[in-house]
Amino acid sequence: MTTHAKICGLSEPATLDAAVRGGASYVGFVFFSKSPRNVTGEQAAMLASRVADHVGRVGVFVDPDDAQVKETAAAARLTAIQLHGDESPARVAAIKALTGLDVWKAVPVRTAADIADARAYAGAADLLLFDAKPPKGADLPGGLGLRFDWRLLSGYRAPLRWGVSGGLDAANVREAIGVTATGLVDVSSGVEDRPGVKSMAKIEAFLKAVSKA
Ligand SMILES: O=C(O)c1ccccc1N[C@@H]1O[C@H](COP(=O)(O)O)[C@@H](O)[C@H]1O
Repeated sequence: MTTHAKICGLSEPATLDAAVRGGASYVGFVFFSKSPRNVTGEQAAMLASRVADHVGRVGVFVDPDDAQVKETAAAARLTAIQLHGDESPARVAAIKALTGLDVWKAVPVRTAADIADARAYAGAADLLLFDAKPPKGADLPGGLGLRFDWRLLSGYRAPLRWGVSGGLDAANVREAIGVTATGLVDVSSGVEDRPGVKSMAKIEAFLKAVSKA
């Protein structure tokens, strides 16, 4: 089975190009002002213009309002919206109707119940993205380099497409794929030299590790 990779939090042409060259199926742009990876719609549009059509362009939002998500999606030619806040199934469905795009719902995971509860998004989201639950009081809901217990997803019977994120890097992604049998892995801080600064070498190593898994 092919495992697709998403390289998220891109903000520079050189590292975006490295992700595409290395075979990423998706590139991700973060639209959240508190994030060190935050980009404007204009920056994302410039980056998106470098990407061939077969590579998905995912915009990461945290509880966005209608105007933010609609205007940014159009400006950056997004193909999918990743919702990384407290969006309810109804809000996810409304954003899907508003944009007409694929909508990915990030699900914070600490326990098996977190995974079971995500079934509520069937019929609303197109994909569930399981990520580690951030500690209380964290500034960001994602992009923290934290992983959860992947064994919670072993044998998971999904009601919709799904993927794994949170604390992945070139050294551990093979194990994550082996344990979960996921078809999608998503990384941000694991391919950085420091928060918000992507590394071409780490992106290449990550994508090589995924292709060998
Ligand atoms: O990356 C961010 O700054 C970010 C901000 C707000 C919401 C989500 C964010 N990142 C997403 O978090 C996961 C896991 O990231 P990591 O690999 O553990 O650093 C990933 O989907 C990022 O897109």
